[in-house]
Amino acid sequence: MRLGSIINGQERNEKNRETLEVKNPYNQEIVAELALANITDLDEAVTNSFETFHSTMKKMPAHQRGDILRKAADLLEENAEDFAQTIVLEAGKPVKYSRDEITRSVQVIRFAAELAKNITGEVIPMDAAIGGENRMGFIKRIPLGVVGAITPFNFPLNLSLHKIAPAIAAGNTIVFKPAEKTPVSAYKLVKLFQQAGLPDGVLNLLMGTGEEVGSPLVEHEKVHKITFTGSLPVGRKIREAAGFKKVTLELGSNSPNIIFEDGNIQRAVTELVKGAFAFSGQVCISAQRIYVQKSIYGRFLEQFIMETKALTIGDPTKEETDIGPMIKVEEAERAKLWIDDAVKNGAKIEVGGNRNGAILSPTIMTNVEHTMKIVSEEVFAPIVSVIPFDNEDEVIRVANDSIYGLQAGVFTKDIDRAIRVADQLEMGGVWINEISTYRQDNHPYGGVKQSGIGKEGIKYAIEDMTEMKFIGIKLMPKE
Ligand SMILES: NC(=O)c1ccc[n+]([C@@H]2O[C@H](COP(=O)([O-])OP(=O)(O)OC[C@H]3O[C@@H](n4cnc5c(N)ncnc54)[C@H](O)[C@@H]3O)[C@@H](O)[C@H]2O)c1
Ligand SMILES: O=C[C@H](O)CS(=O)(=O)O
Repeated sequence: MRLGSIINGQERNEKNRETLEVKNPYNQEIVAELALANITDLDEAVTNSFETFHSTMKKMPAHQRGDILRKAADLLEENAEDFAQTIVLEAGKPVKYSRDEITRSVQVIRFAAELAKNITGEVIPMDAAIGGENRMGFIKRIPLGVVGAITPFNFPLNLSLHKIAPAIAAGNTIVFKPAEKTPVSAYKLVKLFQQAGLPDGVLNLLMGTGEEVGSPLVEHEKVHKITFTGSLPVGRKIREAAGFKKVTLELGSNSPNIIFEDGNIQRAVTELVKGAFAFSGQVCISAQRIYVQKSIYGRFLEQFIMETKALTIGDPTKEETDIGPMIKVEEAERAKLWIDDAVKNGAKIEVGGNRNGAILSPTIMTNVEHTMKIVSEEVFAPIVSVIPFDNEDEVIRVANDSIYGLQAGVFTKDIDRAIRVADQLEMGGVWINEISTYRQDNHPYGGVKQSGIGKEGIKYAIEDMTEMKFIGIKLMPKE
């Protein structure tokens, strides 16, 4: 399969283009060959999106945008299994998790379809100001223009849709630069939107690397907003290069989960096994740090180890597989080095710690220090640290001891304590009696500190993808 960029409805995959192979992370088989975009394609894609915004999208009524989105959701639902298998092959994501991603993606488009028809403004009480009598003022929300969407490999469909669907709902055009590691689902998605009736040029696709295509997209003067999901180092570069453009950054984290002695231990264990190891920990809100109150630490750890040992490791195409490969062998090697480094400094491997090619076995670490990389940096691998704590004040302090702040989980039956702790955690979101890794696609989602800027969650992405326009009227007296 040879895939090219799609600009104004036309695919660019001529034979003389530079190419990049997309390999199955599990068996290294070639999944696709990418015909890469160059700087001329980038400029043409942005210019075409800019023109399409003015010629087409600005005039498209909300009901039509809603209908296209609704059709796209139906098409995705009809083709769910094909998309799931695509993600298994390009990302190595176990098939049950790939299917979950498609189910969520369909919902994301449906949320956007509903919201497309409900983008409302506000009436301002103009007479609240002295001299404001006989004036009327209201706010309309208007689209921005061209949105540059840059996405990561780990949820190649759902996180792309968290940008594309609200952008269409709001009436923008999009230049979409998916992760070069997982571009096949992105290609199929753009084709699906064509089939759903989205006019050419509204969603242009650029196949290429971050350096060659992502970076010039961020700098292009006809792009009005960059919405990026990915790593902190790239997020930093984008923030610096974006100039006056609006920017949404959804970055990494080392999410904490806090289990108080009165929490439901069994539920916490079962959910945290999933939350720490699903997709080999390559989830931005993966449970990386688990703080357990000392009185229940031994019981929690024993149960956690037992359920982790029961995970099935191997071929991501198999229904029973829980843990497949990481995205690249180099990533598994990097994670293993971080484990070795922690062990050298006194940490203990309770279970796991073995690498076989791109597969790293689910690893539980204890005796860790906050200075170790497996605790303080985003590990983005199936590695979790279980850390005892004495009391509420201490655990809030250590949980907040991070450059990140995306989501946290707190387990307790004491509602007063739950709210007290939630209030003090420096996070974009806190779940009570739920793990940090749980995300519902309609709640505001996005980090504080170096986990990011801005929020997604369709409604909130639409807010960030529209501009307020104030219109005032001076009412004239009857002549
Ligand atoms: N907060 C969230 O919602 C969220 C969700 C998923 C993933 N993530 C984060 O994403 C990271 C993993 O994904 P990844 O490895 O694909 O991330 P990455 O930062 O390496 O790449 C993400 C995208 O950025 C592009 N890119 C790379 N360099 C660029 C540059 N200089 N300019 C513009 N674009 C550039 C890449 O080609 C890719 O499309 C983790 O850090 C994870 O926490 C965050
Ligand atoms: O990887 C981070 C993602 O935001 C997780 S999810 O797709 O939103 O659940």
